Amino acid sequence: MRTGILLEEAQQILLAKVHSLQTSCVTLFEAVGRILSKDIQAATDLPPFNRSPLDGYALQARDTAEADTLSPVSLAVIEEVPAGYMPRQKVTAGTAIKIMTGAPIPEGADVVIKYEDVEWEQNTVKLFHKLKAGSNIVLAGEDVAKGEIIAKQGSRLTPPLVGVLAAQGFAYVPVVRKPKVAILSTGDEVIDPSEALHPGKIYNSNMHSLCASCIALGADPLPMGIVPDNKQLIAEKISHALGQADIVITTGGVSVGDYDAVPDALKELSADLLFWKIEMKPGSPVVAAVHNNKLIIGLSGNPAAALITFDLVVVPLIKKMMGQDRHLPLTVPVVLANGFYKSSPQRRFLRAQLYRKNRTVYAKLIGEQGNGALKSMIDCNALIDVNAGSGPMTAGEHGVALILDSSAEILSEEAIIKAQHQNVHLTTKYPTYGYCTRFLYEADSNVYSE
Ligand SMILES: Nc1nc2c(c(=O)[nH]1)N[C@H]1C(S)=C(S)[C@@H](COP(=O)(O)OP(=O)(O)OC[C@H]3O[C@@H](n4cnc5c(N)ncnc54)[C@H](O)[C@@H]3O)O[C@H]1N2
Ligand code: MOO
Repeated sequence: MRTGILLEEAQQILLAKVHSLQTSCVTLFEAVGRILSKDIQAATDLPPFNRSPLDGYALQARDTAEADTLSPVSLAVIEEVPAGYMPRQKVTAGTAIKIMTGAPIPEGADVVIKYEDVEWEQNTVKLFHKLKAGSNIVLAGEDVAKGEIIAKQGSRLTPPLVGVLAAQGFAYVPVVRKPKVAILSTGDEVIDPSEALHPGKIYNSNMHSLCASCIALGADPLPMGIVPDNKQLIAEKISHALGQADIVITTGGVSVGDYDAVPDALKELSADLLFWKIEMKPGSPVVAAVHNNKLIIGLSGNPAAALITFDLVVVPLIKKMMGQDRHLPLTVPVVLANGFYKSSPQRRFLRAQLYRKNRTVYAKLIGEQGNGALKSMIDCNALIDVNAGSGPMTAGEHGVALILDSSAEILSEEAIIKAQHQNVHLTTKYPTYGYCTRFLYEADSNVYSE
């Protein structure tokens, strides 16, 4: 079994073992956050017919050639067309059709004028200005042209995309099945948050942070409970989880301690061990195995280490299973807003928050960086990638940050790429499904002093 491998190597070994899952069809109500399994081609023009954007009169522009305030032109109003109905008559010279917003433009008409700009009586309308042909007509296909690709396979369904699909008359959307991710906590000391806390015990935070990460990503978590530090019991539980899930994640029991039973449980199962330990801090003792064509990944029990390795090692696999194009975290060049006093003999990922100021993306180290410290993950949206052998770092140094996106608020890939290459200022759109700029905001000058 390989040991002490690079993170990138671990990612590639594991990515080679997973595939995009089967596709299914869901209703539009269930579609948001899911991943498209096919390119979607427009079935129809949108709007499907030339329509009026106003309540007014449809007429021929040439009839208004001589109109002015002193000598208005009067046209005979021959019909009224509400939205939802087709005009029965054509507009000819000297006539107009009263038309409502959203109604189809009658044949022969080439302009619409709104109520407020005319005077009308029972069956005539008076016009006081010359009109330009084509004004106030929304052309068929102006928004979406029949046959165009609206969204590519692998795209995440956002609220606007769901709206566009509805506007095309699609009641169902082809999506990739949600991966089922079994989460199993190990440790004699770990108890459920609903229980009373006894001395020496600790509440199971990993189960909840990892299940929540799955939900935020669009995967289905299967919480498998807590199992004591016993290789037999762990092996049984993993075997049970393998029967239900696409991938099994455990936390705890992966280090070298006397009670660290997960690697032994994997041997007990006769799973094929792929590697143990990645050269990184926090979370180095990751163990990975494959059994019955399914991956089992054992993460450190330390809560921050578990979340960070879940982001860097497991999230790419979930994304691949969900059919997403991009699997690995995006990176951004950053300037450190504050320093880090420790040396890093090992490659280290430091918790940080990104923000943008004066066209530069800054990374501010936040909170406690200890492996077990969980609270500092709350505001963490990126990890600064510190090379092995680095000394202490000072404010103003350049670095590289990996953007985390298993947290509830996700930056769209496009927004990140723009931020990387063009320093475009981002605005908040849909906080739950992408595009949010909790991560990159125009910094308040009080946030830190340069
Ligand atoms: N002699 C050595 N000891 C340790 C080494 C080492 O190289 N040599 N590595 C350390 C590192 S680094 C890590 S990381 C941990 C990994 O340990 P395990 O993955 O075996 O995790 P545990 O010991 O079971 O737990 C670590 C820590 O996290 C708490 N924990 C566990 N599960 C949960 C949970 N579900 N929710 C909340 N907290 C949990 C547990 O109580 C421990 O405090 O090993 C070091 N030791
Ligand atoms: O591998 Mo760890 O650094 O304590 O999480």
